Parts: sequence; C-alpha cells; structure tokens
Amino acid sequence: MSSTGEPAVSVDGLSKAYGDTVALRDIDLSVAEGEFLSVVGHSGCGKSTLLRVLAGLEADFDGGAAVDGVDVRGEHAGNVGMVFQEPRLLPWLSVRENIAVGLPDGTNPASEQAQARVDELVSRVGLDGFGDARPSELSGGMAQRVSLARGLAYDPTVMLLDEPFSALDALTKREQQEFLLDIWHDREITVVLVTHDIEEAVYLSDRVAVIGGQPGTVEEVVDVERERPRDRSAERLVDRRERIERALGL
Ligand SMILES: Nc1ncnc2c1ncn2[C@@H]1O[C@H](COP(=O)(O)OP(=O)(O)OP(=O)(O)O)[C@@H](O)[C@H]1O
Repeated sequence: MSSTGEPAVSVDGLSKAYGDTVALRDIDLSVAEGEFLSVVGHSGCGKSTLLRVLAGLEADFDGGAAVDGVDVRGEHAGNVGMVFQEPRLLPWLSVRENIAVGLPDGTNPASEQAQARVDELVSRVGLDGFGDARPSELSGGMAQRVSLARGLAYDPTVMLLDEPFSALDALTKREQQEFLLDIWHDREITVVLVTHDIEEAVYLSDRVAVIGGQPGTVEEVVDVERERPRDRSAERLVDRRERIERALGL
C-alpha cells in the first residue's frame, strides 16, 4: 500500500438525523491507512448510521466524511467494501457467482480476468472446493466468508463491517475473528468494525471508538496496541476492556 499520509477515513463534525430522530451528533474520527478501528456503543447510538455514511449510502447529513480524502457524497467516492451482520447472499447463485456480484461495475464476469479474480478470492477466504456450492450448502461461518470475499472483490481500500460475527456461535466467531485478522494482516486494507462485543473489539483492534448517548457522540477513543498476535487474556487487553466498559457506564 502506498502511503499518502492522508487518513483512510476522516469524519469531521458529522451529524445525521432521520426526521426528528438525531442519530449522530458532531462526530470527529480519523482512521489511518492500514489501521483496524472498532466502534462500540449501546444499541441505537448510531453505529450502523456511521458506517452507512462512510459507505456513501446516506447523502443527507451535516459535516464532513471522506474516504481516501474523497468526500463520500462525491461521484467517485467510496472505495469501500461492506459486510453486514447477515451474509445477504443470493440463494440461487453459487459461491463464485455471489462473489462476482461484488466485482467493479462494468466487469464482464465471464472474462478470464474476472474468473481468475474470483478464484483467488475463493482461495483467500478458505473456500477452495466450495466455489460451485449454493449458499444453502454452507455453514454460517462459511457464508459470512463469502460475504467478506464479495466485499473484497471490489478491491476496496477500506472494509466496513457491521457486526459481522454477532449471529455466529462462540467457536465459529473466534475462527472468523482470526480469519479477518489474517485478511487484514498485511495492512493492505483499513478496517472499521462495528460490534457490540467489547472483548472482540479489544482483541482485534488498534483503537476502539466508544460512542455513547442518544444522539451518539464519540465518548472516548481507546488505544489498544499495535502488537500481534495477542493473548486474549493479556492484562493490557483486560485493562482496555474495563476502560471501555466504564466509558459505556457498564
Ligand atoms: N432509516 C431510518 N429511519 C429512521 N430512523 C432511523 C433509521 N435508521 C436508524 N434510525 C434511528 O437512528 C438511531 C441510530 O440507529 P443505528 O441503527 O445507527 O444504531 P446502532 O447503534 O447501529 O444500533 P444497533 O446496535 O441496535 O444496531 C436509532 O434511534 C434508530 O432508530
């Protein structure tokens, strides 16, 4: 990744209302290239709204939000991939075809280049041998990996993940967390992860932004550390978890 020194994500005085409901108020946030940032907060504090703004899905807001220095409201904005809580796969398409849905507009999915890109993504998310399977033949964790591959197909610089593991059982969730770290490991992408799970946020992230209140504002940004691999029970992580819990009034 070539570093321009520009933050991958910058949010400046962002406020967003839905009619009379103010979801976010005066949010400032900056995410460096290659950084892993999590966003935690109580239900309804505006976490998904923040991701939707960054993904260019909400045009009507006050303040600024940019990805790679480009305003998210602009025509060429949003070199982002998005992964949701549910995999949202098309049941009548194969794994390969579902991933191809995420290829950049104008790509001919039948072209040799597109096919090679899809094969590479199937491999990258550990699904060799399942390329022709239908979503109904996959486990929850596998389906979520297809969703991740579809998000990566666009070759985004920033991945936005909205509680991608919250529907998974505890063991699968851990596997998927490791999997996401593997994908992110070379820091070729910047990750913004929304989660309810404080332990997950602390284990995975460089920094954790705590959003509180309604409308949501940034209460605190907690530095975790840059080192990896990490021990989930390390004192430093426990300390960070407690700090976040206090910020959330838990
Ligand atoms: N499309 C919408 N229309 C009206 N109000 C909305 C809409 N989307 C979100 N809201 C409101 O905005 C506020 C923030 O919602 P948002 O989904 O961003 O919160 P969240 O922190 O992601 O919640 P959760 O953790 O429960 O997913 C809530 O009060 C919600 O009711």
